[in-house]
Amino acid sequence: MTKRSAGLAAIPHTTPDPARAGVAALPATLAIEGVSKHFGGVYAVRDVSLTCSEGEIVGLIGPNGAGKTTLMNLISGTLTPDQGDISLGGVSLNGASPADCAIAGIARTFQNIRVFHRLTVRQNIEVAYTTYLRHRAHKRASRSIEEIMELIGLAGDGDLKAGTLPYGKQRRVEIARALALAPDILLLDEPAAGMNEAESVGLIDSVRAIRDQFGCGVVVIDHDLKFIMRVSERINVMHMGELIASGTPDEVRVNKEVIEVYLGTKSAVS
Ligand SMILES: Nc1ncnc2c1ncn2[C@@H]1O[C@H](COP(=O)(O)OP(=O)(O)OP(=O)(O)O)[C@@H](O)[C@H]1O
Repeated sequence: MTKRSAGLAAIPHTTPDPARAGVAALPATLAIEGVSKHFGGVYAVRDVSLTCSEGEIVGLIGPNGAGKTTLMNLISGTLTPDQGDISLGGVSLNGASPADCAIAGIARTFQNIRVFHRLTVRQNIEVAYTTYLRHRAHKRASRSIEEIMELIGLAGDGDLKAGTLPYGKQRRVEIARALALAPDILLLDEPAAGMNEAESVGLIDSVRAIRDQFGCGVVVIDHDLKFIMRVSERINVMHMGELIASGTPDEVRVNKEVIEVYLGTKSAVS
C-alpha cells in the first residue's frame, strides 16, 4: 500500500461536531472593498466592492474579459490585490495564500476542471476532507463523504476513477471536493459550462441544496444567463473590470447598462 492510499484509507467517514470541540461557528461574510488588480496597462479589476454572506447565492456575470475570474483568483488567494481589502468574517485575507484562504473558509472550483484523474471520486473528495479534519473540523460541521456524494449527485460513483467520468460529473466531483472543506463561502467558476440543459437545471437544485444543507454562501460565475438568473438571489455585473450593476435578477434584467453590455439586446438577459 502506498503512503497516500494508507493516509486516505485512515480517514473516518463520520461528521465531526464543532460544538463538541467547544467552538461555536460564527456567521461569516465575505467582504470585498475597493479591490483593484492590473496586469501591465490592463485593469482586470477596478475598485470593485461586493459582499456574500453565509446562506446567500450571489451571481457574478459579465462578458468575456470582464474580470470575473481575476476577482475569483483574488478572493481565493491565487492573486493579491493591488488595492483594497478582502475579508471573511471581519478577518483580512490580504496576502493570504490559496491554502490559507481554504483553511479560512473559502473553497472554489475552477473554470477548467482540475480533478485528480487517476484517483477515484471518493479519493478526490478525501484529499480535501483531510484538510477539513486537520484545519476546519473545530470550526464548522461537515457532512460525511458519502453524504456529500449523495447531495451532489455522485452516489454510487465513489469507486470510479474521476478521469473516466463524463464532463458534467467531473464538474460535480470538483464541487464535492470543495464542499468537503465545509467552506463558509463556496466559489463556483462556470459550474454549468459544458452541461446540457437538463444538467444545468439539475445543477440549480444542487446549488440550492448545498446552500440549504451546508449553510455556506455561494458566489457563482457563469455565462449561462438562464442558469445564473434562476440560481442567484443577487447578481453583480462586471464590465471591463468594473462593477456596473448589482441587484436582484429582476432588477439586473432591466438595467440599461447591462442590456447594452450584453450585445445590446434585451433578449440576451431576459
Ligand atoms: N495573468 C494575466 N496577465 C495578463 N492579463 C490578464 C491576466 N489575467 C487576466 N488578464 C486580463 O484581465 C482581463 C480580465 O480577465 P478575466 O479572465 O478575469 O475575465 P473574465 O470575466 O473571467 O473572462 P472570461 O469570461 O472570458 O473568463 C482580460 O483583459 C484579461 O486578458
